[in-house]
This record gives sequence, C-alpha cells and structure tokens, in this order.
Amino acid sequence: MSQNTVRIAVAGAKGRMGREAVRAITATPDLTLAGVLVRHVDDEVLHDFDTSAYDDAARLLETEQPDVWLDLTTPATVVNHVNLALDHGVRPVVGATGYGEEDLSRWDELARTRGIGGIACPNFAVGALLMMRFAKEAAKWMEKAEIIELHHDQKKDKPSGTALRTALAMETEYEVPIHSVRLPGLVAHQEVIFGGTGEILTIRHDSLNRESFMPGLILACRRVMQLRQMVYGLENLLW
Ligand SMILES: NC(=O)C1=CN([C@@H]2O[C@H](COP(=O)(O)OP(=O)(O)OC[C@H]3O[C@@H](n4cnc5c(N)ncnc54)[C@H](OP(=O)(O)O)[C@@H]3O)[C@@H](O)[C@H]2O)C=CC1
Ligand SMILES: O=C(O)C1=N[C@H](C(=O)O)C[C@H](O)C1
Repeated sequence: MSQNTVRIAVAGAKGRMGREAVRAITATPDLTLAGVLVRHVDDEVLHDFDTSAYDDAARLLETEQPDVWLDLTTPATVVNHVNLALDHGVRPVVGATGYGEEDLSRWDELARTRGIGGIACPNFAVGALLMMRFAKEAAKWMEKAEIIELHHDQKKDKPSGTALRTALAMETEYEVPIHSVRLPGLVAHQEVIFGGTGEILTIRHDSLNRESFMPGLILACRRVMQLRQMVYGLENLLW
C-alpha cells in the first residue's frame, strides 16, 4: 500500500450511493477503504466488503482512525456522524443531504478548532455544478425563477440538497420557490426555469445513474486533505 494513500471510512456502504462509492474507491489506486459503517453487521455484509465492517460509528473511528469520513447515510443520521468524525479529528466528506445552515456553521467551527478541513457536497456531479453556476449567472439577468427538482421515490428529504444549494447560489432579491417531484423511474434531475418579458430560459441537469457522482466524490476525498475549514459545495474546489 502506498504511503500517500487516503484512508476512507464509508458510512452507509450498503445504500445506493454507498455501494457505488465503495466500488469507485476500491478501483482508485491512491484511495483505500479503511472500513465501512452499516446498519447491522451480518454474514452478508462480511461477505460483501473486503474491509472491516462496523455498526457503531465511534468504534469505527477509534479502531480504524481513517483520514476521511465519507457520509452517505440519511438526513436523520448525517449530522451526528459528522459531529463525531470532527470530534475525532477525522475530515468529513458529506454526501448525504438534509443538514442545515447551523450544522454547517458548527462543523466549520469544529474543523477550524481541530485544524482540519471538511467538505459538504449537496451534489458531486460536475454537470449539476455547472447547472448551478449557469443558474447563478442567469439570475442576474432574468426577472423571476423557480426550481423543479425531480428524484426517485425512495429519497427521504425534500427539497433536495441540490435545490437548496442552487437557490442560495442564485442570490436573488426574491424568494425562489422549489417544487419537488418523487416518482419511480427517476434518478436525480433538476430544472431552473427563468421567466422574463415574453421569454423563458430553462437550465436542466439529469443524473442518469449514480456513476455520475463518482468523479466528483473521488475529487472531494482527495482534496479534503488540503482543506483547513469546512467548505459548502464542491464547486469551491473547481472554480
Ligand atoms: N451528494 C451527492 O451527489 C448525492 C447525495 N445523495 C444523498 O446521499 C444520501 C444517501 O442516498 P442513497 O444512497 O440514495 O440512500 P440509501 O437509503 O440507499 O442509503 C443510505 C444508507 O445509509 C444506511 N444508514 C442509515 N442510517 C445508518 C446508521 N445509523 N448507520 C449505518 N448506516 C446507516 C441505510 O441503511 P438502511 O437501509 O438499513 O436504513 C442505507 O444503507 C441521501 O442523503 C442522498 O440525498 C445521493 C446521491 C448523490
Ligand atoms: O437522494 C438523491 O438521489 C440525491 N440527493 C442529492 C440531493 O438531495 O440533492 C443529490 C442528487 O440530487 C441525488
């Protein structure tokens, strides 16, 4: 194993994103899977993962001492997990959504106190980051806008983290309404629709599968090692 490898603990490793992330990390030479957090450790889990599996976050942090805590769990658990990781001096890469501005402020304070960095990424897909960037630009010129976010029907939070991040990035003087659609067959999609005098502009992004999130996720796991504060949005590491 290379000395420069980044050791990553994946929380939520049996989930839709978790499974994809484990595959991507395992296939990336400078990243190592340091352990996984699952809800229950059973025979299937021990067979599925070529690393140590835990059902207790503190025990995973203390035993494996990873460099990075990659959280792909749920809105109900992510906040406590990230607090705990930072308390243990472990850098969080927050993929799960459903946290708030107060959580981000507390994480930043904890990270700075510890002298480490972290990153919260509402969306890892490069196309989604571009969609937000273009929406920010368009908001300077168009009178009004609304967001429609569309996701698979197993998604637990509403509105999506991406929609909230987009609305914040647009910095409009008016409120940007967000509409949420949850249907089987969908993966992750968003439209930002701008209305002007006699014209409409639509900016749309579609994630067609969860592989779309992996290049950004790998980048975040690498770059978090150089950060000394909590960053909100992967775009801050790109442009
Ligand atoms: N940033 C990004 O680009 C993306 C972010 N997401 C976000 O990632 C998160 C996960 O999404 P997705 O993979 O679709 O969801 P899933 O429900 O498929 O996965 C979540 C996993 O976390 C597990 N889990 C929940 N609580 C715990 C706990 N206390 N300890 C250990 N494991 C736990 C669940 O186990 P169980 O099933 O047993 O409850 C499940 O396996 C969501 O918040 C989603 O919004 C999703 C896609 C892209
Ligand atoms: O739950 C999902 O699937 C997704 N969640 C993230 C969000 O809430 O924005 C990112 C992406 O939209 C997929």
